[in-house]
Amino acid sequence: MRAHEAGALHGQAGDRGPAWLRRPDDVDALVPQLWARNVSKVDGVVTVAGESVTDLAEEFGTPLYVLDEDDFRTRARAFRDAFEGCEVYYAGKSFLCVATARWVEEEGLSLDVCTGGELAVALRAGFPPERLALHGNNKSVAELRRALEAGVGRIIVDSLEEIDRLVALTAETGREAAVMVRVTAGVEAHTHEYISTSHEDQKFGFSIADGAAFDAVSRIVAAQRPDGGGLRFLGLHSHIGSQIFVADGFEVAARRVLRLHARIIEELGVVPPEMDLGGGFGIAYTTQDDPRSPAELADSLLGIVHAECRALDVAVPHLSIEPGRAIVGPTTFTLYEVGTVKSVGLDGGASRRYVAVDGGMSDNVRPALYSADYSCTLASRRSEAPAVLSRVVGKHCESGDIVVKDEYLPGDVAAGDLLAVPGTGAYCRSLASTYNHVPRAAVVAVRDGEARLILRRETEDDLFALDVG
Ligand SMILES: Cc1ncc(COP(=O)(O)O)c(C=O)c1O
Ligand SMILES: N[C@@H](CCCC[NH3+])C(=O)O
Repeated sequence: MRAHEAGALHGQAGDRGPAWLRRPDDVDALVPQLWARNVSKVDGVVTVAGESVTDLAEEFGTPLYVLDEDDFRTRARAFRDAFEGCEVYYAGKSFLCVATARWVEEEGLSLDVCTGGELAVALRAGFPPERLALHGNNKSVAELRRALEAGVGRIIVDSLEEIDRLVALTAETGREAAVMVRVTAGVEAHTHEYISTSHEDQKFGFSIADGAAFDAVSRIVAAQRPDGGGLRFLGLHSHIGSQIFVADGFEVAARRVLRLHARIIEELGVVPPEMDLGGGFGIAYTTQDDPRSPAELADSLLGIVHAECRALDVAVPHLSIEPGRAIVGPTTFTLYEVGTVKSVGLDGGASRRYVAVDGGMSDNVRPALYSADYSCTLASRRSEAPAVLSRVVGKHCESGDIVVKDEYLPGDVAAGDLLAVPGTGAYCRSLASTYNHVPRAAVVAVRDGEARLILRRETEDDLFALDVG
């Protein structure tokens, strides 16, 4: 992620805006790498899999998350095929509902859930429990009990308390718990601090450097019962962060995790059969982002692991990965209706054009939370008007309620126009709030010319249902 400071304002002579913006004379075109595969413009109108956004807005209202189902399935399959022989867990935190859980199942992937709520959605979708992994840095006894009773395939242990809870629960229920141990490799991932998860000073996992990871594994191995039951140690788990483009963080982490893996074999006399390298693969939000394909990622990750296993003289464990954003992120765009357009005078005679839409930080908090950059396009008509550098903002009572910080839009954009923001499939609906009592937006999946509601829009009655005062 890049935190850009855009100095380019409407009215400043010769200013072409930040480097990631399209040329102002090219403003009508879609930049293919930012959009789902079945999205195009027909006479200026954005269409997805044969459905126009004008029809979608009329039928489902705005703001609306529009998901290209075929693109989701294709990306899921691409990971499955590229990582053949490994397990691919879709990270449900990026976006999970019954429909997406079913697509993941049908495409042959497994599923990572990180709370009792996500587990409940997966079970409701009929997802095979043995293909579920339960994450979380503070799993409650109730969440662990439910996972054991449902027959969840693996639990990724994140604290000593959790080990004790599992020892007690397995004894009480007579069920076995297959566990991995989440470790922190001490890697500074090249991403925003808040979505970096493997440096030393943060809440996830057990540190390799200070010995906590080895101690946690020792405790689990000591708790294994020769007759089965109790805890069964599957291996180590490492996840270094999210929206990462460069391989060096994965490389350093894989080396450190594999060294610990080798130490476990040598000192504890057990061969962990598996290893999970987590997710975190970056996607394109602007033209400056240059993501790797699943095949390139597989090449580099598997190459690192195989080389390191050779060097350590250990067998390659059965590997798994957990991509979320890279599967669902690019499949979705958010459709908004413009409500107001305002030109604000700035020092030096320049002005900034604010285009306000009918959603904002309640449907995409990522710009406010991580200074995340997005792009957008006029979606409902063609325009020949000269482009104007614009800031797209939401309707919330916060000045940080920015949807797209800088984008060229036709100068005649006005109330009633539709705007589409691509790349909103991951961590937008899943992080959505009802701030200012704005009901959460609907998600519609489009496939072969048919639009299907997969999450309905929240209503005022839904909001009132909680207010028991
Ligand atoms: C343990 C774990 N696995 C997988 C993911 C998915 O990450 P991403 O959506 O960036 O692929 C996350 C989120 O960062 C995570 O914490
Ligand atoms: N919510 C973050 C990703 C968090 C990943 C989960 N550990 C984002 O939007 O980028």
